[in-house]
Amino acid sequence: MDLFQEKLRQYKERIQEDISERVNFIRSYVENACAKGVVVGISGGIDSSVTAALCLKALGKERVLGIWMPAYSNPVHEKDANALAEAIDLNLVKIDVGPAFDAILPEIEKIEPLNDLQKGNTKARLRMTSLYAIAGQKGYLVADTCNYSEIYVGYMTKGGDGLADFNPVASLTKHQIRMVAKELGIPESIISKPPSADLWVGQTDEQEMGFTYEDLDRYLLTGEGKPEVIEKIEHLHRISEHKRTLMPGI
Ligand SMILES: Nc1ncnc2c1ncn2[C@@H]1O[C@H](COP(=O)(O)OP(=O)(O)OC[C@H]2O[C@@H]([n+]3cccc(C(=O)O)c3)[C@H](O)[C@@H]2O)[C@@H](O)[C@H]1O
Ligand SMILES: Nc1ncnc2c1ncn2[C@@H]1O[C@H](COP(=O)(O)OP(=O)(O)OP(=O)(O)O)[C@@H](O)[C@H]1O
Ligand SMILES: [Mg+2]
Repeated sequence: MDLFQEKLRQYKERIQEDISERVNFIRSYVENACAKGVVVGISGGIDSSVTAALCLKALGKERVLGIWMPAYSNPVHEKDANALAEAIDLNLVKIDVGPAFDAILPEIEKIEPLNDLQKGNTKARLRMTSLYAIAGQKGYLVADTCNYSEIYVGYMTKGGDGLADFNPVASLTKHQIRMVAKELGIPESIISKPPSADLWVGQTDEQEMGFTYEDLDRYLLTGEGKPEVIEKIEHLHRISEHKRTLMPGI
């Protein structure tokens, strides 16, 4: 028997209970923080879709705000962000962070030019800046959308999508996120789309990481995998430890 498939089957058996636990977590965290609601960056991808759908279940439509923040993004993602809003009845606002990026880039590049990754990380941090401005204005918390697979290998921008106030999907692998997405009525176009940070044209997670989510999640759920793949995963895990801990100080 394939142990990975068996682990996913076992998760499927308790998926409703798991969703309820996540919904309760959101509700009690937001209440204990005396926050009025939550704000979520909506990318048209699956992680933010699932996060927003869980927040809606926990808090209701009037206390969840989704923000679509393009910065010269692929238009397919805007279509999916709108399809999501329609499907789960989410209040969605567009904030174009492209002009802010255009304004700050030449200032930063007075020192030296940025490569595609550094430009993409800057866009991710402009999104974080916008979400915190809105959270401050409305008395909301910022919801994080990073899943367990990404967190394990540090596949997020430090101070960008890696910075928020609470995370209702932190323990779910990408495969489990897909299963939850089906339960929550997320549009199929979002579930089946190749995961992408959309930090530059043509970027996909699997190409950049150098292994597939199947490899990564199999390893995370069962410990199985080719030695060279496991070494790559563990290498990324080691060098990204600083993204999962509070900054050191003395
Ligand atoms: N040991 C250490 N202790 C403390 N801090 C350390 C450090 N090593 C680096 N740093 C700091 O961390 C910085 C590097 O981290 P960071 O700026 O995040 O940059 P980096 O890890 O190089 O890039 C972010 C990665 O996440 C991916 N990403 C980003 C956003 C969204 C998604 C997605 O899935 O949607 C994926 C992106 O494609 C890229 O592969 C360094 O410039 C340095 O300031
Ligand atoms: N254009 C965008 N507008 C708003 N938020 C964004 C945008 N791009 C990225 N984000 C935020 O950054 C997070 C990280 O992106 P990531 O690609 O890991 O997740 P995703 O797009 O939801 O899922 P997928 O892995 O399917 O691409 C998103 O979940 C979202 O909260
Ligand atoms: Mg994405």
